[in-house]
Amino acid sequence: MPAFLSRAARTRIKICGLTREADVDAAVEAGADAVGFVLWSGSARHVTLARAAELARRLPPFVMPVGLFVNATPPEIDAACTAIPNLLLQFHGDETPAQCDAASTGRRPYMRAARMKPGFDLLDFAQSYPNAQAILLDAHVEGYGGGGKVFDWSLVPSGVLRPVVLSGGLSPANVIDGVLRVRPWAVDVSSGVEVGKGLKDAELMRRFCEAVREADARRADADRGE
Ligand SMILES: O=C(O)c1ccccc1N[C@@H]1O[C@H](COP(=O)(O)O)[C@@H](O)[C@H]1O
Repeated sequence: MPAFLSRAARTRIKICGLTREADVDAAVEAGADAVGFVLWSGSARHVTLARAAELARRLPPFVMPVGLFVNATPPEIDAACTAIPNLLLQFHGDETPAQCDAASTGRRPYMRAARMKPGFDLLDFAQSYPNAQAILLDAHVEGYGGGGKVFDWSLVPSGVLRPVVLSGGLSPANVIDGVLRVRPWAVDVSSGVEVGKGLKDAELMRRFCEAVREADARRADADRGE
Protein backbone atom coordinates (compact mmCIF):
# COMPACT_ATOMS: atom_id res chain seq x y z
CA MET A 1 0.00 0.00 0.00
CA PRO A 2 1.40 3.44 -0.82
CA ALA A 3 2.46 5.33 2.32
CA PHE A 4 -0.03 8.12 1.70
CA LEU A 5 -2.91 5.67 2.14
CA SER A 6 -1.56 4.31 5.41
CA ARG A 7 -3.71 5.00 8.42
CA ALA A 8 -0.67 5.39 10.60
CA ALA A 9 0.86 8.18 8.53
CA ARG A 10 1.91 11.35 10.33
CA THR A 11 0.18 14.32 8.72
CA ARG A 12 2.82 16.45 7.04
CA ILE A 13 2.75 20.20 7.59
CA LYS A 14 3.49 22.99 5.12
CA ILE A 15 3.51 26.60 6.20
CA CYS A 16 3.26 28.97 3.25
CA GLY A 17 3.89 32.61 2.43
CA LEU A 18 7.00 33.25 4.50
CA THR A 19 8.89 36.46 3.96
CA ARG A 20 11.12 36.87 7.03
CA GLU A 21 14.12 34.97 8.39
CA ALA A 22 12.68 34.77 11.90
CA ASP A 23 9.48 33.24 10.54
CA VAL A 24 11.40 30.56 8.63
CA ASP A 25 13.31 29.67 11.79
CA ALA A 26 10.12 29.63 13.87
CA ALA A 27 8.30 27.46 11.31
CA VAL A 28 11.12 24.90 11.43
CA GLU A 29 11.18 25.08 15.22
CA ALA A 30 7.41 24.52 15.33
CA GLY A 31 7.79 21.35 13.26
CA ALA A 32 6.97 22.30 9.67
CA ASP A 33 7.96 19.70 7.06
CA ALA A 34 7.86 22.26 4.26
CA VAL A 35 7.82 26.03 3.93
CA GLY A 36 6.39 27.88 0.98
CA PHE A 37 7.55 30.98 -0.83
CA VAL A 38 5.08 32.86 -3.01
CA LEU A 39 6.87 33.58 -6.28
CA TRP A 40 3.80 35.18 -7.86
CA SER A 41 4.03 38.97 -7.93
CA GLY A 42 0.25 39.34 -7.69
CA SER A 43 0.30 38.25 -4.03
CA ALA A 44 0.77 40.43 -0.98
CA ARG A 45 3.07 37.62 0.24
CA HIS A 46 5.27 37.76 -2.84
CA VAL A 47 9.02 37.43 -2.42
CA THR A 48 11.54 37.84 -5.21
CA LEU A 49 13.42 34.75 -6.29
CA ALA A 50 16.62 36.12 -4.78
CA ARG A 51 14.87 36.64 -1.46
CA ALA A 52 13.24 33.21 -1.56
CA ALA A 53 16.63 31.62 -2.24
CA GLU A 54 18.12 33.51 0.70
CA LEU A 55 15.32 32.33 3.00
CA ALA A 56 15.49 28.75 1.68
CA ARG A 57 19.20 28.57 2.57
CA ARG A 58 18.16 28.72 6.23
CA LEU A 59 16.31 25.41 5.97
CA PRO A 60 17.92 22.37 7.56
CA PRO A 61 17.93 18.99 5.80
CA PHE A 62 14.56 17.26 5.57
CA VAL A 63 12.59 20.52 5.56
CA MET A 64 11.51 21.15 2.00
CA PRO A 65 11.25 24.49 0.22
CA VAL A 66 8.13 24.95 -1.92
CA GLY A 67 7.75 27.55 -4.67
CA LEU A 68 4.21 28.77 -5.29
CA PHE A 69 3.52 29.83 -8.88
CA VAL A 70 0.51 31.29 -10.66
CA ASN A 71 0.76 30.94 -14.43
CA ALA A 72 4.54 31.36 -14.45
CA THR A 73 6.52 30.90 -17.65
CA PRO A 74 8.88 27.91 -18.09
CA PRO A 75 11.97 30.17 -17.91
CA GLU A 76 10.72 31.59 -14.58
CA ILE A 77 10.31 28.08 -13.21
CA ASP A 78 13.70 27.01 -14.55
CA ALA A 79 15.29 30.00 -12.82
CA ALA A 80 13.57 29.15 -9.53
CA CYS A 81 14.71 25.51 -9.68
CA THR A 82 18.25 26.62 -10.38
CA ALA A 83 18.26 29.13 -7.53
CA ILE A 84 16.64 26.84 -4.97
CA PRO A 85 17.80 23.20 -4.99
CA ASN A 86 15.15 20.61 -4.11
CA LEU A 87 12.33 23.05 -4.79
CA LEU A 88 8.90 21.44 -4.82
CA LEU A 89 6.69 23.27 -7.33
CA GLN A 90 3.16 24.32 -6.38
CA PHE A 91 1.03 25.32 -9.38
CA HIS A 92 -1.82 27.44 -8.07
CA GLY A 93 -3.09 29.16 -11.22
CA ASP A 94 -4.68 28.01 -14.47
CA GLU A 95 -1.83 25.67 -15.48
CA THR A 96 -2.95 22.79 -17.69
CA PRO A 97 -1.58 19.26 -17.22
CA ALA A 98 0.67 19.79 -20.26
CA GLN A 99 2.00 23.09 -18.88
CA CYS A 100 2.69 21.52 -15.48
CA ASP A 101 4.50 18.60 -17.09
CA ALA A 102 6.51 20.87 -19.38
CA ALA A 103 7.54 23.06 -16.46
CA SER A 104 8.48 20.05 -14.37
CA THR A 105 10.44 18.60 -17.32
CA GLY A 106 9.55 15.18 -15.95
CA ARG A 107 12.17 15.55 -13.23
CA ARG A 108 10.82 18.15 -10.83
CA PRO A 109 8.02 17.10 -8.50
CA TYR A 110 4.97 19.33 -8.39
CA MET A 111 1.64 19.76 -6.64
CA ARG A 112 -1.40 21.07 -8.48
CA ALA A 113 -3.95 23.19 -6.62
CA ALA A 114 -7.64 22.44 -7.01
CA ARG A 115 -10.08 25.25 -6.25
CA MET A 116 -12.90 23.57 -4.38
CA LYS A 117 -16.53 24.62 -4.79
CA PRO A 118 -19.85 22.79 -5.14
CA GLY A 119 -20.03 20.88 -8.41
CA PHE A 120 -16.25 20.65 -8.85
CA ASP A 121 -15.24 17.13 -9.88
CA LEU A 122 -12.12 16.43 -7.84
CA LEU A 123 -11.74 12.84 -9.01
CA ASP A 124 -11.75 13.94 -12.63
CA PHE A 125 -9.37 16.83 -11.87
CA ALA A 126 -6.92 14.55 -10.06
CA GLN A 127 -7.03 12.06 -12.92
CA SER A 128 -6.24 14.76 -15.44
CA TYR A 129 -2.97 15.55 -13.61
CA PRO A 130 -1.48 12.04 -13.41
CA ASN A 131 2.04 13.36 -12.91
CA ALA A 132 1.23 15.66 -10.01
CA GLN A 133 2.87 14.32 -6.87
CA ALA A 134 -0.05 15.65 -4.83
CA ILE A 135 -3.32 17.49 -5.28
CA LEU A 136 -3.65 20.52 -3.03
CA LEU A 137 -7.19 21.48 -2.08
CA ASP A 138 -7.93 25.17 -1.57
CA ALA A 139 -11.19 27.10 -1.39
CA HIS A 140 -12.39 28.71 -4.58
CA VAL A 141 -11.82 32.41 -3.89
CA GLU A 142 -11.64 35.62 -5.86
CA GLY A 143 -8.10 35.74 -7.25
CA TYR A 144 -6.17 32.50 -6.96
CA GLY A 145 -5.83 31.55 -3.31
CA GLY A 146 -4.41 32.31 0.06
CA GLY A 147 -7.69 33.93 1.03
CA GLY A 148 -8.09 32.29 4.42
CA LYS A 149 -11.40 30.77 3.35
CA VAL A 150 -12.52 27.29 4.43
CA PHE A 151 -14.35 25.21 1.84
CA ASP A 152 -16.96 22.57 2.56
CA TRP A 153 -14.84 19.52 3.45
CA SER A 154 -17.71 17.20 2.62
CA LEU A 155 -16.94 18.01 -1.04
CA VAL A 156 -13.82 15.83 -0.80
CA PRO A 157 -14.76 12.39 -2.11
CA SER A 158 -13.10 9.23 -0.90
CA GLY A 159 -11.01 7.44 -3.46
CA VAL A 160 -8.86 10.30 -4.74
CA LEU A 161 -6.02 7.73 -4.60
CA ARG A 162 -3.41 10.46 -4.59
CA PRO A 163 -1.72 12.32 -1.77
CA VAL A 164 -4.07 15.15 -0.82
CA VAL A 165 -2.90 18.37 0.80
CA LEU A 166 -5.70 20.11 2.67
CA SER A 167 -5.57 23.91 2.73
CA GLY A 168 -7.91 26.87 2.71
CA GLY A 169 -8.55 28.80 5.90
CA LEU A 170 -6.88 26.32 8.23
CA SER A 171 -5.88 27.55 11.66
CA PRO A 172 -4.95 26.15 15.08
CA ALA A 173 -8.69 26.23 15.88
CA ASN A 174 -9.98 24.11 12.99
CA VAL A 175 -7.08 21.95 11.79
CA ILE A 176 -7.89 19.05 14.13
CA ASP A 177 -11.35 18.86 12.63
CA GLY A 178 -9.94 19.13 9.10
CA VAL A 179 -7.45 16.30 9.61
CA LEU A 180 -10.05 14.03 11.19
CA ARG A 181 -12.65 14.73 8.51
CA VAL A 182 -10.51 14.73 5.34
CA ARG A 183 -7.57 12.54 6.46
CA PRO A 184 -5.15 14.32 4.14
CA TRP A 185 -1.53 13.39 3.54
CA ALA A 186 -0.56 16.94 4.51
CA VAL A 187 -2.00 20.27 5.56
CA ASP A 188 -1.00 23.70 4.32
CA VAL A 189 -1.60 26.98 6.13
CA SER A 190 -0.91 30.63 5.44
CA SER A 191 -3.51 33.16 6.68
CA GLY A 192 -4.31 31.17 9.83
CA VAL A 193 -0.85 31.64 11.35
CA GLU A 194 -0.39 35.29 10.38
CA VAL A 195 -0.54 38.65 12.07
CA GLY A 196 -0.43 40.42 8.68
CA LYS A 197 -0.02 39.31 5.04
CA GLY A 198 3.29 37.45 4.87
CA LEU A 199 4.02 38.09 8.56
CA LYS A 200 3.84 34.87 10.51
CA ASP A 201 3.38 34.51 14.25
CA ALA A 202 5.66 32.03 16.02
CA GLU A 203 3.08 31.14 18.66
CA LEU A 204 0.34 30.51 16.07
CA MET A 205 2.69 28.29 14.04
CA ARG A 206 3.59 26.36 17.20
CA ARG A 207 -0.09 25.93 18.10
CA PHE A 208 -0.94 24.88 14.55
CA CYS A 209 1.70 22.14 14.50
CA GLU A 210 0.72 21.00 17.98
CA ALA A 211 -2.92 20.74 16.86
CA VAL A 212 -1.91 18.58 13.88
CA ARG A 213 -0.05 16.21 16.21
CA GLU A 214 -3.11 16.08 18.44
CA ALA A 215 -5.26 15.24 15.41
CA ASP A 216 -2.86 12.43 14.48
CA ALA A 217 -3.09 11.00 17.99
CA ARG A 218 -6.90 11.11 17.92
CA ARG A 219 -6.94 9.56 14.46
CA ALA A 220 -4.74 6.71 15.63
CA ASP A 221 -7.01 6.16 18.64
CA ALA A 222 -10.09 6.15 16.42
CA ASP A 223 -8.48 3.66 14.04
CA ARG A 224 -7.65 1.39 16.97
CA GLY A 225 -11.29 1.65 18.05
CA GLU A 226 -10.51 3.39 21.34
O1 LIG B 1 -0.63 33.02 -0.32
C1 LIG B 1 -0.97 33.61 -1.34
O2 LIG B 1 -0.93 34.84 -1.44
C2 LIG B 1 -1.49 32.84 -2.51
C3 LIG B 1 -1.67 33.49 -3.71
C4 LIG B 1 -2.14 32.82 -4.81
C5 LIG B 1 -2.44 31.47 -4.74
C6 LIG B 1 -2.29 30.80 -3.53
C7 LIG B 1 -1.81 31.46 -2.41
N1 LIG B 1 -1.65 30.80 -1.20
C8 LIG B 1 -2.00 29.43 -0.96
O3 LIG B 1 -3.38 29.31 -0.71
C9 LIG B 1 -3.64 28.21 0.14
C10 LIG B 1 -4.56 28.59 1.27
O4 LIG B 1 -4.05 29.64 2.02
P1 LIG B 1 -4.79 30.17 3.35
O5 LIG B 1 -4.28 29.33 4.49
O6 LIG B 1 -6.26 30.03 3.14
O7 LIG B 1 -4.37 31.58 3.47
C11 LIG B 1 -2.28 27.73 0.61
O8 LIG B 1 -1.95 26.60 -0.17
C12 LIG B 1 -1.34 28.84 0.26
O9 LIG B 1 -0.12 28.25 -0.10
